[in-house]
Amino acid sequence: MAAHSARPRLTVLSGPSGVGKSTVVAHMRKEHPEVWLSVSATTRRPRPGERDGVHYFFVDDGEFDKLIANGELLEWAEFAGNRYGTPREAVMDRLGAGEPVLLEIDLQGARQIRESMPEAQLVFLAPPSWEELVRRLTGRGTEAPEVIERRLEAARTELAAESEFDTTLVNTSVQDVSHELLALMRVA
Ligand SMILES: Nc1nc2c(ncn2[C@@H]2O[C@H](COP(=O)(O)OP(=O)(O)O)[C@@H](O)[C@H]2O)c(=O)[nH]1
Ligand SMILES: Nc1ncnc2c1ncn2[C@@H]1O[C@H](COP(=O)(O)OP(=O)(O)O)[C@@H](O)[C@H]1O
Repeated sequence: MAAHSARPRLTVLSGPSGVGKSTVVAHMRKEHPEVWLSVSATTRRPRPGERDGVHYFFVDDGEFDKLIANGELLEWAEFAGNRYGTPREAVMDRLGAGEPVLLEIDLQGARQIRESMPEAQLVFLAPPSWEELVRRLTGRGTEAPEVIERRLEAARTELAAESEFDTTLVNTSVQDVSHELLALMRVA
């Protein structure tokens, strides 16, 4: 098989809220800006510092309904009271051009991608321990206590689904995990 066709085309990174997905991806893209990350649409409100079109496309409920109705989302899910979805066209364009594509999405989204694109590789980012996950999510300071509770509830379900993924990476060191992810994507 040629090296090019051996390259995994689509990589999905999932893991509980607060495990460090965004941190790992940001670190990785600093070293390898050519790794293309899909920008999702969400009905969640922007956090301070988050920019529309960069971190997410921030939309209202009506706009999200339209994206679903028009078939514009490759997958979508409701997570902790908000909806999130992957815009289909941009992903398909990149894959069509043979470029590595990364999706950072939740468990429900990962399951949908497994169904619709079985050739995708699913990577689970796990915390070193439950206590450390709680520490990171709380320490980030971006969510109210009741929102943190909802996210920890979802985290229990997500951690229980680890075996559905092709690979698990434990996020002890951001640098190590970032390099492992790059290797899985055959970028470095
Ligand atoms: N299914 C799906 N999940 C998404 C998408 N975009 C983000 N998510 C997931 O939604 C969850 C909440 O994201 P967010 O509110 O940004 O919180 P954070 O990941 O804890 O910083 C995380 O598990 C994300 O990976 C998407 O397009 N589809
Ligand atoms: N390997 C790590 N060690 C210690 N803290 C980390 C590590 N990775 C991420 N963090 C911290 O954990 C918190 C949650 O990380 P974040 O990337 O926002 O998680 P996610 O995107 O999975 O919700 C942040 O405050 C981040 O700085």
